[in-house]
Amino acid sequence: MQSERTTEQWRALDAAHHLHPFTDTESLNQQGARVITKADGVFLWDSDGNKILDGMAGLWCVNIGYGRKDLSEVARRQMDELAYYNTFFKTTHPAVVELSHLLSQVAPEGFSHIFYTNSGSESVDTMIRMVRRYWDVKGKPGKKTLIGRWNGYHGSTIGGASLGGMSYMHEQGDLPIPGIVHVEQPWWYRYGQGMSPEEFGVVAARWVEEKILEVGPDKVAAFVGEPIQGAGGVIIPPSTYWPEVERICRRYDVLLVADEVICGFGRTGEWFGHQLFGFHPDLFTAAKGLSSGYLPIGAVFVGDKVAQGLAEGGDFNHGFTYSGHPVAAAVAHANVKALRDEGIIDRVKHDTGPYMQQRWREAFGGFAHVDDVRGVGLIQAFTLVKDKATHELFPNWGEVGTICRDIFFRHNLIMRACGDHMVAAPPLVISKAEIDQLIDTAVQCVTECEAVLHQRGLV
Ligand SMILES: Cc1ncc(COP(=O)(O)O)c(CNc2cccc(C(=O)O)c2)c1O
Repeated sequence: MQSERTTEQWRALDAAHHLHPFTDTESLNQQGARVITKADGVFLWDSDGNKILDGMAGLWCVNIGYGRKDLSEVARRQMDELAYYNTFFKTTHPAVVELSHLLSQVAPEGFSHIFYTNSGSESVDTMIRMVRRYWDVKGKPGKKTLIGRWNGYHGSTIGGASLGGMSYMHEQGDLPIPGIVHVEQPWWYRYGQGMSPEEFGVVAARWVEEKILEVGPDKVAAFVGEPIQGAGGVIIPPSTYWPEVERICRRYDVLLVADEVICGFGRTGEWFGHQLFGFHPDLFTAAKGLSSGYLPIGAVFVGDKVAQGLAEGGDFNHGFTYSGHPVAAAVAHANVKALRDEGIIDRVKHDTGPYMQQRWREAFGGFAHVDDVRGVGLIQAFTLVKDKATHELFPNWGEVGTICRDIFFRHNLIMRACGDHMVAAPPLVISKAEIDQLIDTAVQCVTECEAVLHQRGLV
């Protein structure tokens, strides 16, 4: 497939014909896109032959690592056998049946029904329609409003972008749609001053109760949140937050939804992030690690209570041409089976995750402008701050993060700047030696970044 072209030729054609997501096209085309040509394990190679450590597992998704020929072989066989058939009109196929059975086994108790989509965003939109339909069937059609969090991220469809709390997305497309409201995020470093994290966790959870009472419990369908906010910058709530949110949702008969698109399939060391925090959602959404990004597929895990409710309503008029696509389902099955049978998630929980977290804290705890060094499993971050003593952030949020990210880029290490939060989420198969390489390179970059901040008078 890959015709031989020079980097410049790739860039010119890309600039001429390809519109990139979340991109300022003019700005990108002035510098040209980095052309990634191949990948293996935790490494990428670009068209100039640079070897790059992918500290972000693509976009938080390549949990099993790159270059798994067993997955490509599964795709080839399935494509030769049945490249496509739909799951509408009373039909199914072996690949989606086997995947559904496997997922019901790795999911927590009470989740035996899965609905398929093509992405995390489609899973979120599916969930929105499901929770509203559930309350219709239960005779409470007024319960339509969903509550999300500011700085939460739930995708780019109209529903997902509305439920997310990214104002710069709401401004484009007249969002949020009606029936979606937000509460502040449980970001202790920014909002919990004067309180212990545990005290703040309860305070932040009570913001959900205040919103439910403001809207009216008889109008609220669900509260939706990522166990750990990913694209918002790895905001890890205090341990008291989620149990209190669950108590509040049960009190007011509000469905509780976990968006596990990033946290799911081992990222935190548990199969799913809600298990880490000990809460029990009524539904949860998934994508990314479901197939490790090898093919697009998403899912909604529907808890027994909601599944029963939807069933009582007869036809659920929703679905996609590619819902349960046979090749995507077969690859997802092989991926999930390998995550389980190769002990990859267990290793994150008991070995490489604790190792990463110890090294991460040791490495970044001593910098003058790095604070809130945090993480669990193989999702971690720190925040670039103006003054650690007062928790003062930099005035132009994101400016310093971009400086730092670009330094990483030049050192062939991919990490993510979410504002001034610097984030890493490598493939779950990363070795301890590769963790050392990631951290040692990152330390070099942060050292360089602090020097640049001084040179530019930002500190
Ligand atoms: C929690 C969550 N929910 C839904 C989505 C949407 O999934 P799709 O993209 O497959 O529609 C996401 C996606 N998360 C995501 C997607 C793209 C970029 C970044 C970033 O951090 O730069 C994060 C996500 O992180």
